[in-house]
Amino acid sequence: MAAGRRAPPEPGGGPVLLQGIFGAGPTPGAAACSLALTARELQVRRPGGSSGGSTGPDAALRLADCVGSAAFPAAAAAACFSLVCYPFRGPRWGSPARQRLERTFRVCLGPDAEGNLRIAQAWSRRIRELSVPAVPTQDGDSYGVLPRPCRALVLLNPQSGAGRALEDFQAVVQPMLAEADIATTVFVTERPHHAHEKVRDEDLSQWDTLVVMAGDGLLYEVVNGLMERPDWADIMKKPLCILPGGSGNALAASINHYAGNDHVAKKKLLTNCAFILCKGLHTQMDLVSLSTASGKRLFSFLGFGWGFISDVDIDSEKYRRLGNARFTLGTLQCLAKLRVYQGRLSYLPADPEQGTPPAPRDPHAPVTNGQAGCILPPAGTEAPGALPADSLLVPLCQPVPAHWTVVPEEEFVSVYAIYQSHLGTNLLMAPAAQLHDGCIHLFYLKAGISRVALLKIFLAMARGTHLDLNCPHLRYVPVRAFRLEPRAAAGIMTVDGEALACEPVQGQIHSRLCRVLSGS
Ligand SMILES: Nc1ncnc2c1ncn2[C@@H]1O[C@H](COP(=O)(O)OP(=O)(O)OP(=O)(O)O)[C@@H](O)[C@H]1O
Repeated sequence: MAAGRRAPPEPGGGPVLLQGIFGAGPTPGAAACSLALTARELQVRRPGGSSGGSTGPDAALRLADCVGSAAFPAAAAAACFSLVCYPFRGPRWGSPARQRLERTFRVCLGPDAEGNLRIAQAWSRRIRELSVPAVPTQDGDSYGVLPRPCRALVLLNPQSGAGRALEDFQAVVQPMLAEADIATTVFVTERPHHAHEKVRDEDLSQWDTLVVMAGDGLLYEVVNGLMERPDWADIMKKPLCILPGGSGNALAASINHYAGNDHVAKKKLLTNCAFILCKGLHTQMDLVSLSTASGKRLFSFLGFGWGFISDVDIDSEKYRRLGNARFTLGTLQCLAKLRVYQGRLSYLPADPEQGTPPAPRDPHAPVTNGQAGCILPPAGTEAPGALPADSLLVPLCQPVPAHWTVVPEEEFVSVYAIYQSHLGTNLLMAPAAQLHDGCIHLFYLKAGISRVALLKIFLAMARGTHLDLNCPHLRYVPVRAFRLEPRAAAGIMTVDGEALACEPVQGQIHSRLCRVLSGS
């Protein structure tokens, strides 16, 4: 199995598309090697190489690991072509990481400099073409690939996490993007809401992708800024990309997980996510529309919470400089002062078998968009630019529809509705979640759980095995919509890790509402 991936790679080889004998390096005296390019790899054989009489190459560079290739003239009428790959390399202990590997080959087939350069360019062009990721076909037309050359607007929060986002971007990400022919314009945020205003108000047509180098909070700003534009439906087709610069980095960890990569953090996670951007494959992502009793409508890509988990998230903000360790410290502090929250939780199960059978629908009943008391126009008659209708919700002032499930208990330690696999770099909360599974993964912890049981759940969540504990206080149900009505304005609510005033909230999934760079 290739280091760094949970899934085994496909075998290389296949028919040879190009072959030739070139210098194994840019300098004139480099030993000659024989190259064979197949659809999946560049195979290198050296005379007297380790493959000896066997048919296998001495080295094979997987094009799935390749981010770029260039051709250029060299001394003495020669030309060169090079390729840059980021294969996984494993330390003896710990998780393997993608590491840069550049190989250059010298073309000197005669005294004609232009002829040599043409050959080098032909190899380089073919390597670039074959390095474009294959678009998965099992899921209709939901996938796309960024164009080359590509123009990216990078929204970067210098205060995210431990405050190293700008340095890390310049040291780790920018060189990789240059190799992949992705030109960047970096917008450094100066205050909260800065990115929100930027993407809401500006012409974004010159960018092929919007990259967020920050924590999940900045991406939340960007998503909601984009959804406030009159052209939101078009602009949401522009792929978004998350590069982990924050402390939680839940979406980055989820995308790394969906790509089949081993669990990693910090620079290794950043390199994996930058590699995903370099390859350019993007797909659709679900968003959840949240409506509050005070009339706010918010769009969320990660999760909504109330109680313990949200308390940890917000209480640990002051330890932001510790990076991900802030959550461990916050968990221990919140465990010490464990609280119970009272309210009513209702949901529409994703699997109708799990709920009460749907009540016959009144054909004359008004359709609502979930904002308190707001009634939607009939489908198809919405004003241009109108936001997507919350067709599963009724106004918060009305009882939930009869086919919803109302949780009998009304005392909770925590309620968390997540739509990605990871709640943080080290918390695999919803192992079954996918980018567009049309599902909200609803977890709730009933009052009465002991501190020890709660700690065990969080420790097991590092491996995603918390449900295997069969804790009677922990419930999990995949849903399409939910409503939470706190009995008092007690406790912190969070959306995508950002604090929200505590009030009645409901939300529903909107399938495939935006696009995101992803490795699979
Ligand atoms: N220049 C800035 N100074 C202070 N705050 C900012 C600035 N730019 C953005 N913010 C705000 O900082 C908040 C947190 O940002 P972000 O999500 O990037 O980092 P984080 O909270 O450390 O990461 P995570 O969400 O992964 O825990 C956001 O609410 C954002 O509005």
